[in-house]
Amino acid sequence: MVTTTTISGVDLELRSDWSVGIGGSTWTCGERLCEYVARHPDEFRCRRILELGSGTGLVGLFIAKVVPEASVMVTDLPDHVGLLEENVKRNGGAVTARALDWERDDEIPGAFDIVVATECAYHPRLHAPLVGALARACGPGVRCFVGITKSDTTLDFFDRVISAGLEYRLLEGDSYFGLLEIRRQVDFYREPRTEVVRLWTQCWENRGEAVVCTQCGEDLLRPEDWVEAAAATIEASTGSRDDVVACACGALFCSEACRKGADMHRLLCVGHRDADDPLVRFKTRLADDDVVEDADTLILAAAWLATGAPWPRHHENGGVVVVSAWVSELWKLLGELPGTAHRTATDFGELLSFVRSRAVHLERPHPLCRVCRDAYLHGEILPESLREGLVRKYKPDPDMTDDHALSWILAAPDEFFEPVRLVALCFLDVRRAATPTCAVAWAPAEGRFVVARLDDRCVGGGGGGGNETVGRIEEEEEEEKDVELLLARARLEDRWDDIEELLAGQESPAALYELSRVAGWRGDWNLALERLRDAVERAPEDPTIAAAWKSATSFFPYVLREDDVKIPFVPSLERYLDGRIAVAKNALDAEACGRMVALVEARARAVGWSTSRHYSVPTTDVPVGDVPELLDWFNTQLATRLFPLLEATFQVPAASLRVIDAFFVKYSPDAQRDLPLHEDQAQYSLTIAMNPAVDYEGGGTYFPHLGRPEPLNVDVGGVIAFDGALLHGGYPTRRGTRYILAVFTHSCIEEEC
Ligand SMILES: O=C(O)CCC(=O)C(=O)O
Ligand SMILES: [Fe+2]
Repeated sequence: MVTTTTISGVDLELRSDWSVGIGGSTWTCGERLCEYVARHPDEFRCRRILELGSGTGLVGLFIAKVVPEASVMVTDLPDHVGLLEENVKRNGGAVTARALDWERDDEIPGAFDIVVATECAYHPRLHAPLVGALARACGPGVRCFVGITKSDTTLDFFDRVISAGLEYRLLEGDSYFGLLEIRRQVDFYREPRTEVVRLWTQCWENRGEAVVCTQCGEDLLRPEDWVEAAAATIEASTGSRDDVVACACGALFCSEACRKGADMHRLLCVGHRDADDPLVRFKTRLADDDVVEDADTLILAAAWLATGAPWPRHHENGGVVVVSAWVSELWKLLGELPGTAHRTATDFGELLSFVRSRAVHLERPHPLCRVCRDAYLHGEILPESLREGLVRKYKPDPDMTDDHALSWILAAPDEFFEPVRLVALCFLDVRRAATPTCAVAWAPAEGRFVVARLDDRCVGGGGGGGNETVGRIEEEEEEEKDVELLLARARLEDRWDDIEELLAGQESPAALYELSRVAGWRGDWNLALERLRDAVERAPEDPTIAAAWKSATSFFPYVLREDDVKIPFVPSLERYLDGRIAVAKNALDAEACGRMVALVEARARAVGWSTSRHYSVPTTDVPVGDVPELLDWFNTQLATRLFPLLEATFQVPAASLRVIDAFFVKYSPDAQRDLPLHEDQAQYSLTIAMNPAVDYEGGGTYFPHLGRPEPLNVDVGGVIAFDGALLHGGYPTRRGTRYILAVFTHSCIEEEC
């Protein structure tokens, strides 16, 4: 059947032929791309254009008509070529037709400046071959225009695009269609335009920008021009330099030997660089003063400065242009940091030069990096209620499934998160090395950054650091009066005060349970327990609440039992960092420790290890309360040894001490090898060595503030007691197996206990 199709006033005569399959007809997506071409003919002028999966040839023929200076090749599977040739004859223009099978043909027939493809990603089975063809055709400088129907194309397509070293941005779209521009990742970053400069330092780094070996510092690439270096690095990390070894986080090593030797890198992989890296030094020092949240803001601000982009400006007082508020905020912040007077110049200078080497100009609304997006999708970062809220609010097409809608929201966040533009999810918090810790957005209307904290786990103390900077988001949701969304946002940003306010007076078990958790995060463990008791009284059958209650009450408070304490325990302590760390050798009986390892291993053989305690990294542990004999032994150790030890270390009465949680942890090179830097959610923490040090190499508890490269470690039965707010990590176990008991405690001396 031959029909005349008119798009933007241009007529095409096309025969469609269903007998050759789905490509034998024209689709709305193609018409959308034609409309784009009609509006932007200059982008196609004098270009060599390749169309993939041309079908009837609609898009290619349209371009040839509207932009006669372009040369066009339309391609499709061999059995479509007859139809294509016929349509080329009907419409004329500088168009050739050829067979191109994405799966069979490894070669792209020629060199092209632009690739177009519409309605080619409608089925997951097409994603891999299509992306393969795009990657082959998308050489340096090439732009691909890909039109898709949103309800057909799943997130898998976007993942494959990114995995192929390509990047996408949404050029335009509506509820049904999306027109994407796809290019090599490097090309996207190569073209800074400064009307909106976006920063993506760490995410960028995760994708392979590095110029020196992470371990020995050897120059892998010449860093004079970082864009070139980045381009070359990406080539290197995709295999063309075979002597270079890439870690999954993007760090590069000059050899396998260096990669294997890089314990410090493993320990702090992703968020971490070397211990003497300016970023780590800067943040570690700030962590001392509990101003890490501000450090994130400062680093981002520095990153902005380092890009050399014009400072954001806004108009005030009837048109007087003032330097953006955030710059003055930055200096104010610097001024407020304890001790900044003497450290500002050096630390900030170091930081700036660090960031300068990595900062990236981006002008496009970029998608979330894959790590962040996966974290969203898997509910790690985005709480269920916020997911639901987003889907409810933004679901573009009522026929879409919720998952599908969420994919789109995450694939093209700028479309949905307006008017606050998402800039980057950052991995800048050294305390939680492997997790994105804040989202940074540029709020154009306000002329300032919005920094939102992302998770509420793995952190003790502090919190709420981003509160004052998230006003805009709050305002918007205030208008909505959607308590669930407000709550979700407050949870996302650690705004515990707000959570308490929003839940105040609610008596449901779920609300009481959440209030209990908030009290715990705040360090008010007694209140936490009280609220948990209220929750469990109302809902004794609720499995989560019951488990929390069981865990919270399974550890004994300190009670002197006569037969426990024949000889009072007086530990001999080695102290570090003004008593914030103490090591006690031989505190517990080695043989008993061995028996506990056997018990736990036996249990693990039956029900497996849990891997969910630390959310930033998979850990391998068993809660002490899950193994009755272990719990019994542990409670005795608490009364006779561990509480007295804490009393001696921190001068707090043993009777005031309570256990928040205790876990048996297993480290080995091929499972959980190490634990990134973090703070515990505890006032006082203990790591207890449960097996002989000769059983393994490496291992130990690493404290960056000690200022030495090696960790502290003890032989079986030894204990390291430390201030839970002190930054620390599990040093990599290189051989064998290391077992420890990790114990989190607090003293209720300040509270009524
Ligand atoms: O492996 C270690 O020594 C540290 C363990 C730790 O910090 C934890 O489990 O919270
Ligand atoms: Fe810890």
